[in-house]
Amino acid sequence: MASAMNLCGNYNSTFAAASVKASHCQSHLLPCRIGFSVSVGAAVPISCRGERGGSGSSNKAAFSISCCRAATGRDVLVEENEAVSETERSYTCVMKFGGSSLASADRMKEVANLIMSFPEERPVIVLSAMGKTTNLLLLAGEKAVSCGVSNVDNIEELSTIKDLHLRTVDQLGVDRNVIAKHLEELEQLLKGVAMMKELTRRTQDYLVSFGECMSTRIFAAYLNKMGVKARQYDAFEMGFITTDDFTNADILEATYPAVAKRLHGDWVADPAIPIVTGFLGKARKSCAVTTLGRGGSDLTATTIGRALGLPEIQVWKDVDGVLTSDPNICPQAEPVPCLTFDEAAELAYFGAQVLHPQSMRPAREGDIPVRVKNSYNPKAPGTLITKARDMSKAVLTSIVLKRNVTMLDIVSTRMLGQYGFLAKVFSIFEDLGISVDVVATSEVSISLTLDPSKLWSRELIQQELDYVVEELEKIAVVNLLQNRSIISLIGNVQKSSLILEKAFRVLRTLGVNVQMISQGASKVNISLIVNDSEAEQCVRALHKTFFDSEPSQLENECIQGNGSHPAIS
Ligand SMILES: Nc1ncnc2c1ncn2[C@@H]1O[C@H](COP(=O)(O)OP(=O)(O)O)[C@@H](O)[C@H]1O
Ligand SMILES: N[C@@H](CC(=O)OP(=O)(O)O)C(=O)O
Repeated sequence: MASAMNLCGNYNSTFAAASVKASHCQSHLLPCRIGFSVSVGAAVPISCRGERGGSGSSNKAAFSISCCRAATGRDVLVEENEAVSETERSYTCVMKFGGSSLASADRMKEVANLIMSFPEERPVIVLSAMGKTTNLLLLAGEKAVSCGVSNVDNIEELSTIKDLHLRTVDQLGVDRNVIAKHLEELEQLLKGVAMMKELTRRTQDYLVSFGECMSTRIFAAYLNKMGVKARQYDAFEMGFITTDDFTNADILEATYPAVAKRLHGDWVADPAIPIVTGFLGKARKSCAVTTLGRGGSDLTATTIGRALGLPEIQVWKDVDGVLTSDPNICPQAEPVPCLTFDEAAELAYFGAQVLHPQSMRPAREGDIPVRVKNSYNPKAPGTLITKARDMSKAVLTSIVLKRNVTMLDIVSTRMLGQYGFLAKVFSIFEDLGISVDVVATSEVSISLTLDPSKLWSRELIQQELDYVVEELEKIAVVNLLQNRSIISLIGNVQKSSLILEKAFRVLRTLGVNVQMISQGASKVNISLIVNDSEAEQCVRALHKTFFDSEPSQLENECIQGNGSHPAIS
C-alpha cells in the first residue's frame, strides 16, 4: 500500500511534492485547527507516540493521494483514495519556536507543556537559539578578533552565554553533559578567532551555530526527562543542503527529499519527536555549516513542512500573530487574522521582523497553511497564512518599515530614447550580486533602493556601494542618497487610489515629502521612500489613520470611493 510516508520515502522531490498535495486533500484537517485553543500547564504526556493509531483497520483514516509521477517522460496526475494508518502518516505538523519563546528554563518548560497539550499532534519541532544568544555569539566573535587569546575568557558575552545555558540545564534538571562539549568547543573557537585576528563569514556561521545546537540538545533532553521521547537533530547533519553563501545561504532543492527520507526513516525505525536546529544548513561545496540569514528558523520550519507534505506549519512567537505594524513603533498594533502567502512574503521582505523573508516560499510551493501563534498567549487565534483569502473588504493589512536603506538616482548621460540603458544598469547590479528592492523609472532615469540588511558587515557595504557608483558613473550621473526608509503599505492594491489618497493626506499633514513611490507587480504592496528621520512618525500617523477607525467606516469609504478621513480632514 502506498502511503504519504512511503511516497516521500522514495527520496524523490516529485514524490515529496506529491505528498504535500496528498495531505492537502484532507480538507477535514484544516477547520479543526482553525481557532484551536489550549491551556498551558494542562500537560498531557505523549508517551505512546509509536503505538498511536496502531495497524488495525479501526485506526485507519480515509486518505486521498494526488501525486505526480514521471512515468512516461511527462508528469502524470494520479488520484487514489487509500486508507493510511495514523502511524504510517508519521508527523502531523511542524512547530517552530523562536528565541523569544525560549529565553529561559521556565520558558522551555512552558513550550514543552504547550507541545504536550496537543496530544493529537505528532509534531516536528524546530528551535532557534535561546533568547538573544545569536546576537551574543556575534558580539563575542567580534570581540575575539581584537582581544588577544589570553583575554577570550573575559569576553562578557561568552560568560553570559555559558551562564544562561548552564543555569537552564540545572533548572530543567538535565545533565550538564548535554552541552558541556559545545561550551568547551565554543571557547576554543573564539580562541582560534583571537589567534587568527580574523572572523570570516564561514567561521561566523560556525560560531553562531552553537546557539541552536545547544538549545535543541537541552530541550530534547528535557522532553526525554519528562517521558516524551524526543530526538535531537543538527540540520546540517540531516539533509539541509545550501549554497555556500555564508551568513545568508539559500536552501537547495535536494534538501526536500533528503530531509523527508531522514525524518520518515527515523520515525519508522524508532518513533520520537524530532527537535531540529533552525537557521542552519550545510554548504554543498565546502560542506561547512551555513546559516540562512537572521530569523532563518522560520525558513527551516517551512522547508520541513514542504519536505514532509504536512497539513500545517506553526510558527510560535512572542506576539499574537502578524500585527498591523511593528509593535515597537505602534504599540496599539493589532493582529491580522488572515494573510495570503504573497502578503506575508512582501511584509517579511520589506522589513517585518516577525517572519523570515524567504520563509513563505516553501509553504507557497507546497500550498501549506502557516499559522503564526503566540507562545505566551496560546489561546489567541493568531494569523493564518494561506494561498488566497477574501480580499473584497480588505484595504490595508499592515504597514511595514525598512530603515537604513540606500537610494540611487541614476540619470543616463546618453540622449532620450537610447535603448539598453535599463539593461546596462541592472547588469551592473547582477555582476556585483547586489539586490535591488524598489524601482521607479522614466526613459532616461532610474531611482532604486538597495538592501543592505542581508549583509552583516558594515565596511563591505560601503566598499560595495563605492564600486557600484564607480561602475554606474561610466554610463550615468549617479546620486547616492543614504539613510532612507521604505514604508510599505501591504494590502489590497486594487484599492490603491483610496490607499494613496489617505496616505498622502497624512504625509502632507506631517509636511513629509515622499522621495519615490512604487506599486509593485505583486499587487499587494505600495512602497514610499522617506528620510529615516521622518519614517517612524509617518508609520505611526498612517497606522492611526488606517487602523484606529471602525472597520465599517473603512469599508464604507471603499464602497463609496470616498477617501476622506475624519482624523485628517
Ligand atoms: N508586523 C509585525 N507583526 C508582528 N511582530 C512584528 C511585526 N514587526 C515587527 N515585529 C516584531 O517581531 C517580533 C517577533 O519576531 P522574532 O523576534 O523574530 O520572533 P522569534 O524570535 O520568536 O522568531 C515581535 O516581538 C515584534 O516585536
Ligand atoms: N537564532 C537565529 C535564527 C532565528 O530564527 O532566530 P529567531 O527565531 O529567534 O528569530 C537568529 O537570531 O537570527
